[in-house]
Amino acid sequence: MGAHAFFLDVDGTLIDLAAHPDAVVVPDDLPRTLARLAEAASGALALVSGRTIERLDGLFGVARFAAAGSHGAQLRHAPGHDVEAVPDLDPEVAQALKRAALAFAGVFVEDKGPSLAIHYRACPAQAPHLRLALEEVAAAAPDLVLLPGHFVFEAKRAGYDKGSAVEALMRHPPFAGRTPVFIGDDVTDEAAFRAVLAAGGLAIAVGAPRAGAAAVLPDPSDVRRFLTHLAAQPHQRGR
Ligand SMILES: O=P(O)(O)OC[C@H]1O[C@H](O[C@H]2O[C@H](CO)[C@@H](O)[C@H](O)[C@H]2O)[C@H](O)[C@@H](O)[C@@H]1O
Repeated sequence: MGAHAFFLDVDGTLIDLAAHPDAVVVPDDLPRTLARLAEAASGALALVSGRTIERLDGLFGVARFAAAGSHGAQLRHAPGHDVEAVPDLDPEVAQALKRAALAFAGVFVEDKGPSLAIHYRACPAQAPHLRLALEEVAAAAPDLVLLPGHFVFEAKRAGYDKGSAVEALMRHPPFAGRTPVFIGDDVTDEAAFRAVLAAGGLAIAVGAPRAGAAAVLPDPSDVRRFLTHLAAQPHQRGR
């Protein structure tokens, strides 16, 4: 393996899914494995998540890794650097989405500033009705996009996603010039799959095959084992 840049989705890829966003468990040795791999890749490792960078820092250690948060709305090019972010959703649009969502018993809304995650894990049968209600709000807000995920609709502005986040990170050191590898499990990761493929890289799906993915790892524990193995390879540094 030559000089690679690693872009890693979080929920359902690095960590197991849980009943609630606050109930996830980060295995003790995972931050250390990621730090080792980042070191072996001369810092070219980023977490690329729908979560905010603040939440990622809470899970993995403050400012420990480069990161893209809130589906590309936030970017941190290197550990310790400032976070660049697009503006929050228009407050009236956010309010209208929350009103529409909370009309459904069991739905809860995670307000991430530039995006909202509207979770329906507790009431999956409501998904089609919830979707219609959210689409009605989105129809009156031309800048708004609804992304489906694991028992969630993510509402965000158009113009950025995990693909644009990977492209932006790849423009600067230590990522620039390396071969990008993205590992992800969800439909929201497919934009990043396209970005790494366009840059001559490799996409790896988790759980099930996805468009553009060259390989599938069965679940997050296999991803963690794979990353541990990579971190132990001496020749990642490359340049
Ligand atoms: O891009 P990711 O790192 O995969 O983040 C996607 C969303 O993850 C979180 O929600 C999902 O995981 C929860 C915990 O396992 C689960 O309860 C929920 O049903 C999933 O949708 C997070 O809360 C969202 O903000 C992220 O966008």
